[in-house]
Amino acid sequence: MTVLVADSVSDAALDAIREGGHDVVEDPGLKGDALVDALREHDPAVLVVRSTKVPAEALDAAPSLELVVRAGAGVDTIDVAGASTRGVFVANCPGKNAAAVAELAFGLLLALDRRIPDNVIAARAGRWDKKGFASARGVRGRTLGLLGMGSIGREMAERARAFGMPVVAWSRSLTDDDARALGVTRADTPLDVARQADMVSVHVASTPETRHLVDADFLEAMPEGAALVNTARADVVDEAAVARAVDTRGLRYATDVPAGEPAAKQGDFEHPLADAAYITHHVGASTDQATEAIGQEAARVVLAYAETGRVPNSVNLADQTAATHLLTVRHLDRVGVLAGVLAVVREAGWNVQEMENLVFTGGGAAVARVRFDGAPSDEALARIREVEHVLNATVIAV
Ligand SMILES: NC(=O)c1ccc[n+]([C@@H]2O[C@H](COP(=O)([O-])OP(=O)(O)OC[C@H]3O[C@@H](n4cnc5c(N)ncnc54)[C@H](O)[C@@H]3O)[C@@H](O)[C@H]2O)c1
Ligand SMILES: O=C(O)[C@H](O)COP(=O)(O)O
Repeated sequence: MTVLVADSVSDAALDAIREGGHDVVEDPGLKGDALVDALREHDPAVLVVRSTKVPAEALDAAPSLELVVRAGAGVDTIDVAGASTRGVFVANCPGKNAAAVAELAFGLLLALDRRIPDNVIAARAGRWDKKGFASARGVRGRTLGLLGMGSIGREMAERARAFGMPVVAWSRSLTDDDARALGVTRADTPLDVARQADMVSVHVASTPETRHLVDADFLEAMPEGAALVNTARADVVDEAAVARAVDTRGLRYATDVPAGEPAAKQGDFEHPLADAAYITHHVGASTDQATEAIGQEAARVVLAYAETGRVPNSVNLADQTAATHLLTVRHLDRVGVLAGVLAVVREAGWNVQEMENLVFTGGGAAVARVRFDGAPSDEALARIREVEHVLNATVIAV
């Protein structure tokens, strides 16, 4: 299998994939047209990326492409819907960089409270200002608000405990039991978080539903002088509203994912909040520990797919198909039996949603399970039972 790796992943990951007998083409600088050209040239079965964008055009460039692995968490950079329509799997490495991101997010919260970057900048500029930097609110006893209690949100809650910060959290699927187990107070809405928290950290995925989750109303509901940290994605926060809240309500803001983040790893950077906010360079996941963990998981996904055809961490396989019925066919393990069964399935108008065939050890028999949607009929079932080498067939509703 050819595996094109278009971003920096750990050497150990590349070695593991090579040791699995696969050809690895590594070119960490591939972006835009260069990525499309490389996909066309190498026609890989697997593409491994970090934040590099994978649009429909890239998916179309490699006819043999079967799997895109996001060596990270967020898949908003990949045309997942486009991959689905092309029958291409997309998988990520959930949770493997969560501790690293939480470490940065907490660093930014503390930096906002104590103005650490400004302290440093002043000292570097030859200015001593103990008087100017001598006031800070402190974080112990202050309420931390969390939006999103996935892997990173949970890591944040753990760290908040160590800093003596009560946590109020909103997450779309957070239950009271989950909240109790995590030692956080569950909020019904994001606005409830805004109202109760002194500092808020954002950890939801970027989706159409989470766009501008932090908007003018949210910022208005936060107390004066509150702090906000965004290590999720730029579009989750309305940056124009943030700029106004910085001016009018003393909001303190830090982001690792500024709007207009350059695709290139180095180059010029301009941002309207560059002076008023603390902006880091999308490095939340960039610790050695996270890089190792992500690399290991990305390699595991590639190798598992190559060896089993199954995709760990797939983000575009239907959790639940439209199947309404399960057809179970016990049959002798002979050539052509399944073709005979499927011919009847097709004529009956049953749409196959899931299918597997398991062979019994030593017995020469097998069992096929076909989940389908369509109206089952006794007549079709009777015809399946008559297919040569079929031992038995049943249909149940699922
Ligand atoms: N700055 C960085 O370097 C960095 C690193 C890793 C992840 N991230 C970002 O952080 C995000 C969270 O990472 P994670 O590891 O916690 O992921 P996760 O999948 O464990 O958690 C995602 C969270 O987003 C919420 N969510 C997803 N879709 C939603 C929707 N439609 N409406 C409301 N909530 C929704 C989930 O409920 C969950 O709380 C990633 O999606 C990524 O964008 C950034
Ligand atoms: O979603 C993620 O995992 C992060 O945004 C990390 O991005 P990176 O792989 O470019 O560091």
